[in-house]
Amino acid sequence: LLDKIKDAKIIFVVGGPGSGKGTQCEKVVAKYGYTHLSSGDLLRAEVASGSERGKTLQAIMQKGELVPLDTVLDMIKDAMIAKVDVSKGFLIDGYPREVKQGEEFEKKIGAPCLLLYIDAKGETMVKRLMKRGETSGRSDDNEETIKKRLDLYYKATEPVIAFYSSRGIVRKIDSELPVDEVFGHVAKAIDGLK
Ligand SMILES: Nc1nc2c(ncn2[C@@H]2O[C@H](COP(=O)(O)OP(=O)(O)OP(=O)(O)O)[C@@H](O)[C@H]2O)c(=O)[nH]1
Ligand SMILES: Nc1ccn([C@@H]2O[C@H](COP(=O)(O)OP(=O)(O)O)[C@@H](O)[C@H]2O)c(=O)n1
Ligand SMILES: [Mg+2]
Repeated sequence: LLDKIKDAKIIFVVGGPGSGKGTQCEKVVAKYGYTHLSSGDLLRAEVASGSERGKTLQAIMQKGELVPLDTVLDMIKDAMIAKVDVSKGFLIDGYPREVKQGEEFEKKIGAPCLLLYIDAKGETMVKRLMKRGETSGRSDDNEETIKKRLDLYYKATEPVIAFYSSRGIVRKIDSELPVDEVFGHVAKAIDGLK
């Protein structure tokens, strides 16, 4: 099974909270048929299941901190295995959050061929998340947790971009533009893959 995953394209989608990763991934699914795996969504599904593990996760996410690395990675791996027969590509959204997450992913699953770096200003991300918070029902879409998620993003996740830049697979996407223009740039990056 892991051999099969190695034949599929793996794309990391990285960007700050509320930068628009999920929005762009949906459009990639519609155009290219890739499988979208949002690490945050997988974690929220576990929380919604009401399991003991979910309760522990909920407390961490509510604080805007990172859950244990193995938890997220196992969830992503299981989800990839479940889809490997029908997938030409995987969008791994919101992962890696720290360099160590990327290193472990590569050890256990495989190497990404592209990292889409969805870039928006801090101010923009906060504004979008406050707006989303009015309807999302996400308990981490509140001012206090948003600030913590943003701080952690700058501290832990931006180094991920530097790490993969040295490999030449990072495409920086300006996410201040209207959604469809942002997608134009995303599509160009994907079309550039052989
Ligand atoms: N104006 C504008 N709004 C956007 C754009 N992309 C996303 N949004 C809005 O910003 C909010 C956050 O977008 P998401 O796609 O959920 O962001 P995300 O990066 O997945 O965020 P997390 O799930 O918190 O990691 C949503 O309410 C979107 O409607 C964009 O390009 N332009
Ligand atoms: N790889 C990941 C992804 C999410 N998470 C946790 O899940 C929360 C929500 O993730 P998300 O990707 O949906 O949202 P943002 O924080 O990017 O807005 C994060 O704040 C973390 O607590 C994690 O610990 N590790
Ligand atoms: Mg998202």
